[in-house]
This record gives sequence, structure tokens and C-alpha cells, in this order.
Amino acid sequence: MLTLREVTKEFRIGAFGGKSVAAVKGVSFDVVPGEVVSLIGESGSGKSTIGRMILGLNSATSGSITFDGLPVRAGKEYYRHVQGIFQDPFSSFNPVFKADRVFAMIKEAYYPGVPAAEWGERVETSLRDVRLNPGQVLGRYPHQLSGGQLQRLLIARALLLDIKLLVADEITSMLDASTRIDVLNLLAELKTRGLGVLYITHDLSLGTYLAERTVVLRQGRVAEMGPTDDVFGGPLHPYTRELLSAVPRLHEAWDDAVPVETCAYHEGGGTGGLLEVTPGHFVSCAGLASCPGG
Ligand SMILES: Nc1ncnc2c1ncn2[C@@H]1O[C@H](COP(=O)(O)OP(=O)(O)OP(=O)(O)O)[C@@H](O)[C@H]1O
Repeated sequence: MLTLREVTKEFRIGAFGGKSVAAVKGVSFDVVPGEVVSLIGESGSGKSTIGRMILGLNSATSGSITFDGLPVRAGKEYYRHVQGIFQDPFSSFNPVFKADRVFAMIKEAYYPGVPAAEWGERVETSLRDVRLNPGQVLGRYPHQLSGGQLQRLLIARALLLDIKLLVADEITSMLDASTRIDVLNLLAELKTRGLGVLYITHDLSLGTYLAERTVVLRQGRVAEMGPTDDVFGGPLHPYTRELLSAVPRLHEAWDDAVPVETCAYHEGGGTGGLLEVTPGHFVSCAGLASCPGG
């Protein structure tokens, strides 16, 4: 469904755009229907830039991003199937409009011919699908709703469309712990409906909770990716180990990252791109002193 191949993004910066910063470097991965892929990495690793390119808000400098075989084309038809939700739900709402305005806009753009009564029923169904009580959210201004309610409202809005892929960028980082779990469970439910979700987060524990597959991004490149159980159960790249060692675990001593003695990439004969160590589990060079060019 979603395919990224060798995607690179350079931003022009500085006076007159004379310098450039490479935010994303040769990234390739897929998201298929009914799967959650988490995109994990520290701040500045390029996660949001990838999300924005998938949503057509930034263009790739090189490489390709396709959805159902077609290049990303920001516009009404694309957004019928691909939607994004971001960290700060308040920024997605105009504070002077009541929350239900977001539904009215969907109707105007996509379903102008649907009778008002039928539309009202569809809105109510989508709100109940995200476990919101229509009576408690419709007719209210954004400031009268909680962050968790607004995030759900955005998911309900997406459900009114014929959505196939949801790009969820740090959507739970502003929510309290119990609301966060509710929203994560909701995403898990969406995948059972066949939706693909790209779940962008810097929080490993949330990524593992949901995702079938994990892509670990470091300084704009994929360090490691594969089935979540493999990546977290047997991390091959020192960066993944470092990230894992920073996750607090109850009842367990805080351990340091286990040092990597050998580079799984070069040991396995990697020469270009990522090395597939076990089926679907890819790793890049560990960058040890002993690595060629290290
Ligand atoms: N519009 C822009 N102009 C110039 N540089 C940018 C722009 N957007 C992002 N960058 C740079 O690209 C790099 C990747 O940024 P990005 O926001 O994608 O990282 P991130 O992993 O999502 O970080 P965070 O978790 O903090 O949101 C950073 O170095 C950032 O400064």
C-alpha cells in the first residue's frame, strides 16, 4: 500500500538557502493494510519529515513515495485515503469554530450530496466508534474538550473518509497515561479494520505496544528494522540497544546498553544498503572502529 524507496530530503537553510541539511537519507520501508509500523528515533532523526512527505506536506528531494502504486499527490482524492494526526490536537482545530465544524468540512468536500439526516447518523457512528459520546462533544468549542477527546475526534473524522492509511505523529505525547492507552487501543482496533498505521514516536515502549513492525531511524537513516519482536527481542544495532536500555522497566535494574562487539552488518557480509539478517529483519553498519571505513 505505502512504499518508500531510497527517500531523501534535504532542506535549504541559511541566508538565501545557501546551505542544506539532510534530514532523511535513503530511507526505504513499506506499510501494508492492517498493520501498524512504528517509526522510532530520537528528536531530529527525521521521523516527522518522513510523515510530512507521506502526507504530501513536503516533497522528497529524491527517491519515491507511492501509495497503491501512485506517487503521493497532495489533494482531495489522496486525503480521502491518507490522513495525518499530529501531536497537538488543539492546533488542528480553529478555536472559533465548534468541534463539529471538522465534520461539516468533510461533508462539504467529499459528500455534498448526502442528506443531512444520514450525515448526522454517520457522524454519530464514527464518534461512537472512537468511544466518544456525541452529546458530549458536538456543539462544543475545542477549549471545552480534553486533548484525548480532540485526538479521538480527529480519528473519528478520518473514519468518515474511505481511509486506508493513518499517519499518527506523536499523537499520544500530550495525553495522560490512561488516555494514552485508550488512544493506543483505538489504533489497535483500527488495524483490525484493515487500516495501515504509521505510528511515529520517540517512545519505544509505546511503539512495542502496538506495532507489528518497527523502523528505527538514526540521523535520517534506517539503523534497523523488522518485526517488532525481533528488533526489540534481539536488537542488532548499537543504537537500538541504546534506545532499549533507556526504557525504564518496572522491577528491573536500570542496565546500560549491552556493547556491540561485532558489527552484524559486516559479519553477515553486508556491502550496500541494509543487510537482511533474518527474514524481514534488516540492520545497517554498527559503525565500530573495526568496520570498513569506521
Ligand atoms: N522546514 C525545515 N527546514 C530546515 N530544517 C528542517 C525543517 N524541518 C526539519 N528540519 C530538520 O530536519 C531534521 C529532522 O527533523 P524532524 O522534525 O523530521 O525530526 P524528528 O525525528 O521528527 O524530531 P522530533 O521528535 O523532535 O519531532 C532536523 O535536523 C530538523 O532541524
